[in-house]
Amino acid sequence: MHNGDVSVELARRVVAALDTALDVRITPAEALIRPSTREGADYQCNVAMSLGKRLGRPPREVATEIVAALDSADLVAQTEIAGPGFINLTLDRDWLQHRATALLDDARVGVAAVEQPRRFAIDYGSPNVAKEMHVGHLRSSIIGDAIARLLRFEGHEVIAHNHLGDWGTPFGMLIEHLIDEGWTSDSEHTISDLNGFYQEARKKFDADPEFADRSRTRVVQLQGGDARTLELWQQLVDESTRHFEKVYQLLGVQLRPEDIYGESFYNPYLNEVVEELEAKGLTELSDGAVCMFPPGFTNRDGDRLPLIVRKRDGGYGYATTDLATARYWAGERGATDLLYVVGTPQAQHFAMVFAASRQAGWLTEEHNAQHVGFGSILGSDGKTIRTRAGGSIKLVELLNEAVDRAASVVAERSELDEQERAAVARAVGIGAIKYADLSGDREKDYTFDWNRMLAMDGNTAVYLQYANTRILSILRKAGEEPAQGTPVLLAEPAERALLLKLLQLPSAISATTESYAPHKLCNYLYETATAFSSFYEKCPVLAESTPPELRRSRLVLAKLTSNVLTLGLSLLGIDAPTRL
Ligand SMILES: NC(=[NH2+])NCCC[C@H](N)C(=O)O
Repeated sequence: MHNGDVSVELARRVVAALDTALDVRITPAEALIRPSTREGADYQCNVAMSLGKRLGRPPREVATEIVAALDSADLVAQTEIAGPGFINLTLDRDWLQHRATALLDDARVGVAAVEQPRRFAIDYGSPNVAKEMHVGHLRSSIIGDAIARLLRFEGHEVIAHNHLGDWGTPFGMLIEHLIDEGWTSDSEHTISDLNGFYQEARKKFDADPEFADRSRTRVVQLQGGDARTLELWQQLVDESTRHFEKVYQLLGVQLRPEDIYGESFYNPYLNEVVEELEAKGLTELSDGAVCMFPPGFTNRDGDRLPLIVRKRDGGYGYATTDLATARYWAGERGATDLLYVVGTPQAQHFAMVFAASRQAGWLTEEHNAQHVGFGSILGSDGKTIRTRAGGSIKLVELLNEAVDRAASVVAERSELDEQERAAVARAVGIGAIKYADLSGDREKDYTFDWNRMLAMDGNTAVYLQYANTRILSILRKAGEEPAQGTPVLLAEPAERALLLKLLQLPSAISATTESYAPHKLCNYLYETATAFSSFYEKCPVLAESTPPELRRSRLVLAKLTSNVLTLGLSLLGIDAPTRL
């Protein structure tokens, strides 16, 4: 099977031509192969411009030599040099037709697995115990889950770790409040409102010095490993975890309880972390705190910024724990790639943690550490989305509302029975929330808008889901599934345009994972669905007047489109129902 898509193949040929004709070595990416915007051409190669500059020669001349040396008669039918030195490439129709036929039996729809799999450790989800998840955690779960699915599909090893906020000073007051509420380590209780519970504890802590004292003692007991304290703490963790599980399940996010590596998990490592940094001479005392000053981080006045590794009171904070995560995942678990899917406000924190971990030698040149940041979700007032009461919106309520709204959208159009409709409403409602989150540049804020995310046309999940069910219904009406080996015939430009789009799935996926940017796959899927819609308008499939071999060929294109849409949506974590 061909590895990658047409542009990859073309790039390979250009690389070879440059090597033989001009004695120049470039990477396939540097060949700058792009889909063409020119009528008649399928792709263009833009390498001659940059190369001309590099070699001090007219780009058109370079282009002419590349074309002369190009060994591509099997897949390129026509080349043309245009403008300052663009090389326009028209693919061979037979070659395209054979590719389409071959694609039909390929469950991966042309996407080859990577040759050198890496080991990714991805931190995502990461809510806090005894608090409701907020929309930041929603975004982290959705984006992290899509990235994990995509990387796994590419053949990488992916370890998800959920950095649960389950440790630190607030647990003193939370446990004391638990005791006041009559909890014992073996009683069965539930907290119906996590935020309420947290706020009550906080209120008492601020108002009642005796309670505050007890809380502080309790923190010391927790950190000292007192058995009864740990049992109560565990109850809080379990209670919250059950709540988070519910959200993950509703969302269809693949985080499991065994993926939890909360802050407490790193507690046993924190001493070693600090000792090692001290032994390596990387720390300084500043105001009684042990700090690192990774190079390149200063405030506006030019003062160096500290990364506090041990507080003045001897305690450890958020930064120490994250240093421990880098050391643990790279060192003990052999991860080559460390991704942290966390909101952009924490960008500096992660940049400093990575720099410090490189100084410590925990991260080396072999390691790729990335903060995969994201913006916030805004309400119609342009502010971070909140409920009317001012607290964060309850996620479970939001998700249930999405399903309810989807149910009414679906009810308008559907011939499904009640039970099917419920499943479809879930796929459409949850899909809408996820797709709205994934389809924009993740670093930007976006406005939460029910009408837009549930619109039947436009770049939405339901548009793609509906396009797919429409194709499946054409296939059902045809009464035949396209058989393996069915010849594909490209008669109309719309057929060719659709097939070219379908063949671009591999590069859409690699562009997406290269920059951890799910919106690139979303855009690709949307373009694919619109290419199908133009095709379907211009190329009748089931009409009497369509000759049988053309009908069969068009059914193959339809089936391939459905395969691309279904696979693409599943890689985003979105279900594609077979009927709507
Ligand atoms: N390794 C990390 N720091 N992961 C992100 C943790 C997010 C943190 N629990 C929060 O709610 O903001």
